[in-house]
Amino acid sequence: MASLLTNTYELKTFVVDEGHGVKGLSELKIKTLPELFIQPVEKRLDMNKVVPQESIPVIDMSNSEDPEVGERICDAAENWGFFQIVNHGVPVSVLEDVKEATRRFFALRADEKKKYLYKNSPTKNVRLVTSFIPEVDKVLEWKDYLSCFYVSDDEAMKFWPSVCRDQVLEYMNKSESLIKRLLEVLMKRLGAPELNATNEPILMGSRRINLNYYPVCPNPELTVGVGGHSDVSTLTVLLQDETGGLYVRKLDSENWVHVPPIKGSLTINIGDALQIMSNGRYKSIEHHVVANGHENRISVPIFVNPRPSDMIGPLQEAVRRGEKSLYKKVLYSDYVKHFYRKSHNGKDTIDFVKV
Ligand SMILES: COc1cc(/C=C/C(=O)SCCNC(=O)CCNC(=O)[C@H](O)C(C)(C)COP(=O)(O)OP(=O)(O)OC[C@H]2O[C@@H](n3cnc4c(N)ncnc43)[C@H](O)[C@@H]2OP(=O)(O)O)ccc1O
Ligand SMILES: O=C(O)CCC(=O)C(=O)O
Ligand SMILES: [Fe+2]
Repeated sequence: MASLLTNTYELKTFVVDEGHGVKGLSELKIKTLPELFIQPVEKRLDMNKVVPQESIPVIDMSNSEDPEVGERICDAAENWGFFQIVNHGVPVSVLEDVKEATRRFFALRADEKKKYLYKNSPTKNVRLVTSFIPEVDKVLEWKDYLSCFYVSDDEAMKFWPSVCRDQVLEYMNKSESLIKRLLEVLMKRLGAPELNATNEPILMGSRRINLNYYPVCPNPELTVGVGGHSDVSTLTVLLQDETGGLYVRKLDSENWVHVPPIKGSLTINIGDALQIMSNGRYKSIEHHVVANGHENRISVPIFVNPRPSDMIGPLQEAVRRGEKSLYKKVLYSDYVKHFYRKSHNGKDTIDFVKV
């Protein structure tokens, strides 16, 4: 074990290439964080910049047709880019089942999980990863994740891990009407057609679901669970467990706000694709997950995206009345590839398409 912890090559092989992940490292009960995970100070969350008295909006969706609820959603998307929803219609049992399924997947032995590493997986739509992009990240993040790009039920039945597949699909299916409702409301404020055969595929034509696992970390203050980043999705539906640790940057400020776990809630955030389509009206906000010294944490984001083959740019309705386009048009798959070519670095992905 001594050489594993001091030899970066051996450590990377164990964590990244053999399916142990940071979870395997955490289970060795190491007392000190290896250098490979020590983030430069500027990449860690500065706890002095956290404002404990503030919180992102919490919106009750029990009466989702109420125009007032629609206003609150759009206001939150403009002013925070992040909000929590309760009474959203996705059954609590579905949320509990997918959390349990996530724990089941990560509880598999390394030689089982290893089958889902990119180099071994029979499909590139399913991949088990540590950190964000270990080939690119100079310092690794303290997180393992299984990423599944949804193509069809048949493909999922064939290739997604059987210990979690059914629960993950159920969570995706049961979230669909919620996603449509949120997009309808957001389109309405832009003056765009609510949802039709033309805009629905561009807004929600593809979905990726990640199962995130953040194991207990020996020196959590020296590293990150996920570094500051914004999502490249249209919007993200995030399920987190009861541990906490997600922080959101306040709009146009250096300060951060914690997203406290609320039982049965889901967190919604606007992604870069919708910031671009709304010409900057809806905000894709930087967020960050800290590592935890006492508890393992899981979260399950559904990234709701355009199709890879879609050209995205500011919607006509968003630039009517002579407003200048802030973003160039881009093929969505080029935008995502740009995101996956570099480590997390705040909100810099969108610079790729700024006019
Ligand atoms: C914060 O931590 C995160 C966040 C995330 C994700 C956040 C999001 O917002 S995800 C929304 C992403 N949208 C999509 O995934 C759209 C669907 N994707 C695709 O259609 C394709 O993957 C593609 C982007 C069009 C690329 O397809 P293709 O050209 O056929 O080749 P690939 O082999 O699939 O990938 C090319 C390139 O990207 C890298 N990559 C792709 N997917 C992932 C992934 N899930 N994780 C890491 N890296 C990925 C891949 O390595 C390739 O790199 P090359 O340099 O070899 O070209 C996710 C994870 C977090 O920690
Ligand atoms: O774990 C979380 O709470 C957020 C994860 C996240 O931001 C992501 O996977 O993009
Ligand atoms: Fe994110």
